[in-house]
Amino acid sequence: MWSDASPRALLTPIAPAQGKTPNVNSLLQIEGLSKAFVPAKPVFADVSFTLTRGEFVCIIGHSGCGKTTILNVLAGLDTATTGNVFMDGREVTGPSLERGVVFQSHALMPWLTVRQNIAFAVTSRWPDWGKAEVNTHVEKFVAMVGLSPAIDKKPSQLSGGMKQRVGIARAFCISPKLLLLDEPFGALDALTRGTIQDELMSIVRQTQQTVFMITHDVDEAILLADRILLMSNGNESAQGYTPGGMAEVVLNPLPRSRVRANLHHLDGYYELRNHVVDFLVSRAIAH
Ligand SMILES: Nc1ncnc2c1ncn2[C@@H]1O[C@H](COP(=O)(O)OP(=O)(O)OP(=O)(O)O)[C@@H](O)[C@H]1O
Repeated sequence: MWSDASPRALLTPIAPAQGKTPNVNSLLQIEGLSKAFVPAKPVFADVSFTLTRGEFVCIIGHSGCGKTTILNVLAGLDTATTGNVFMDGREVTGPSLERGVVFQSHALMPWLTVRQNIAFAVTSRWPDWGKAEVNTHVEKFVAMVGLSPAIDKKPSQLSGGMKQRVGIARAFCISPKLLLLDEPFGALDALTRGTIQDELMSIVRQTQQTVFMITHDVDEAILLADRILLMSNGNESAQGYTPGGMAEVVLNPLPRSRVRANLHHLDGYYELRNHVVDFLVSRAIAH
């Protein structure tokens, strides 16, 4: 049906991916990733997937399966125990302004205004730009997320939704090749969440941005993602420990022009939703 990969054999021993040839057709290539905070008990193992330029990919899985750990490795903020990440054919070995990250907590500098928070990112990316050029760029991205009236306010004067919008503008304004979103709307009420989802979708369509996003919300994934990665949790059983991993990759068959309001009227929506929910309810534990 939608899967482009059958469930992986999660007990397969993980070989280091050294010497593998990067695939030049994909923006990001992840090969044989595992992470063990406790030796011999990797949280996940044998995680491999690719991100194509302009693709929006969501990853879903129960708490603790390792989604944030994977995102941190892609961002270059953490290292994998085994495996490799290539971006544009070059191995990711540390953080870079080529990858913008939006965290669940907005991570803004509280002593700076919205304008100054975003200008900080712009001047890090383009240190040669003059003040006026930086300011024009900042104002463009603040307008894009609908925050122009609050541009000279500090984070303490903003609502949670407004702070997340600043985080999104800050990540987009450096024109990253890849945007990494760690449950950016998790703490927002349903109405604000819906509005910002719409804004994000419209910016992504305008900029053709490649996005990797963690979410716990099945409808959010169906609305935003071209593909949904389903992750299983590691499992301790009588037979021993089985690490979690990439259990299934689901292609979203709904038209890309979908909008939140009519999602449930689209052919295939309930089938897709039931498939993902069924995974989370009954198949999300590695075995
Ligand atoms: N620095 C660390 N040291 C030790 N264990 C860690 C560390 N970071 C994460 N873990 C463990 O690794 C596992 C995966 O954590 P991670 O945050 O990646 O999961 P997650 O799928 O993003 O969870 P959630 O959905 O709750 O955010 C968890 O069991 C967590 O306790």
